[in-house]
Amino acid sequence: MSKYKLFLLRHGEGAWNKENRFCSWVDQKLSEDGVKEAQDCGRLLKEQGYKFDLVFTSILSRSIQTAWLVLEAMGQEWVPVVKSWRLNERHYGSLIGLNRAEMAQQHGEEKVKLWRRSYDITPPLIDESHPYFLEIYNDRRYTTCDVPIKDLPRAESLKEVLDRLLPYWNSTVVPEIRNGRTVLISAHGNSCRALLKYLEGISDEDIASVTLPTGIPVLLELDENLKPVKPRQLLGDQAKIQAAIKKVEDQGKAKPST
Ligand SMILES: O=C(O)[C@@H](CO)OP(=O)(O)O
Repeated sequence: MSKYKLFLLRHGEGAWNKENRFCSWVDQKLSEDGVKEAQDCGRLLKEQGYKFDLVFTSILSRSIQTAWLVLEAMGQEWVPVVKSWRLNERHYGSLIGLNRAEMAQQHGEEKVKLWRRSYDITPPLIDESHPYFLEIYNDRRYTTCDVPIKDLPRAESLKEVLDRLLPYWNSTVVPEIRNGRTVLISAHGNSCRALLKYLEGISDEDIASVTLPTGIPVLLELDENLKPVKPRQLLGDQAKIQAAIKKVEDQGKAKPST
């Protein structure tokens, strides 16, 4: 029997989603379309009568901005928002800033698919020579983490995302859900995929074909052991959702499909 409802949300489109560049830990704001997606998401959740008690976000602006816009559209601005680096997007290492289609031309689509969607392949590490290294590691927000900056990741597989996310899930999110709070996690494509893999028990192979579109709320109904009692529901117009998923998948093609 369904006891708890949990909502996962990949932030609205960011500027680099549009430019097809790996964004990861670079702090991009939402694009105009991304703002609209977040507002539409909030309106949909309001129409369907959902009420949140607590929102968790990463410490990247696009997930926080999405949470604010959703709460504003729902008229629930007062709901507390709690932030942690442990919900950040997967660290894409030296791929950060690169264009996915160009990478597919240089390295092949299969390689890009492995980098993007495999469970345990870690992309090449970022180092000091990378154009975004200082922007990331000199950012004051990373002095607030529960690990020293020198121990923060330099690249992560999806497995490594789950490894840093699970302790936070267990220590901080789970007790709130068990206390009966309806929680929204406003995070990123890959931090949400990692959590879905864990909650739904998706295999290492099958997680490669799970893609989340931007700005679409995912509803999970959980039993008393926080196990899903039915398949995840992506809320909204299903044809539009399928088109949005395909758009994300196609980002890894060498040439845009016509
Ligand atoms: O750019 C990124 O960090 C992520 C999505 O936000 O990219 P991908 O979809 O390729 O995992």
